[in-house]
Amino acid sequence: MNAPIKQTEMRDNVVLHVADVHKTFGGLHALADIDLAIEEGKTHAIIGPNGAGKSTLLNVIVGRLAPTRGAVVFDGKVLTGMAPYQINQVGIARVFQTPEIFPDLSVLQNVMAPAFAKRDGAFRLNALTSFDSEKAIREEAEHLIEDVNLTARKHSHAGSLSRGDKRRMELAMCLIQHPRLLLLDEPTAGMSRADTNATVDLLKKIKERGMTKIIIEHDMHVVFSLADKISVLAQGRIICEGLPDEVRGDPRVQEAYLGGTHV
Ligand SMILES: Nc1ncnc2c1ncn2[C@@H]1O[C@H](COP(=O)(O)OP(=O)(O)OP(=O)(O)O)[C@@H](O)[C@H]1O
Repeated sequence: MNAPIKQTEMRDNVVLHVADVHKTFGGLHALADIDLAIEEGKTHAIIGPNGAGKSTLLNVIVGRLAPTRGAVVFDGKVLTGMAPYQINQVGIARVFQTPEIFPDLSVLQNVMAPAFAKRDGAFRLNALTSFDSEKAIREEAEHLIEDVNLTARKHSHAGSLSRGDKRRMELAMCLIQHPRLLLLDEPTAGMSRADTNATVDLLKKIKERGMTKIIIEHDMHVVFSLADKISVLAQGRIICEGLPDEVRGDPRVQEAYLGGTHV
């Protein structure tokens, strides 16, 4: 059942609408009354305490979960009901909390694979035989691997990387797709402070290139370094939304965190 999109959200610069989305698991309301408008070229952070519904929201956007009610609309297309790979093909890429990689392939092959998938419509293993001849894709993959600081591990099996390195590799796998919207679920989880800072710098660079991003993050240093706008979720509802300074000073946000992480 798709809800009508509110007129107030129908602005030209809005690339993604989440319209009146609800998600229940049995009797649990994981998401309720969610309305979000993500503007082109901006970084929109979604924050909130553990169990607030952040990952559920991201999973609804990328088609891994069907909303109980409501719709997600990207660039005028209704995504609700589409398979995750179809949503990926319309220009949405995502980095999840648990990296999705090919552990037996090298870092370089992992970063090249999504470019083949985009070109050929689906990832086929026989595409691997053409890895060496695909100079342009290889060169771009090598640049991205440098950007995410993994050049020294380029020929290592991806399965042997640390969790933080896998996440940076997965970021490169997303960037090679040139997505219009990049979804990042805790992109710096499991990273050292130095790697976190390097990832923040990289994400700032991507922002300068105009890529729209939704970021879920617990590290407030990362959130306030990157976000243009912040929505705060608590118990499945958006309790506050605005510019970083507005959200930082909102007593409802402090209350939601119950003295845990201060924003
Ligand atoms: N597949 C599922 N089945 C049943 N309940 C679920 C399922 N997925 C999530 N939930 C519940 O929905 C609520 C929201 O979970 P979600 O993982 O979206 O929160 P979150 O804000 O991402 O939390 P965290 O910051 O800890 O990752 C929680 O109460 C969680 O237990």
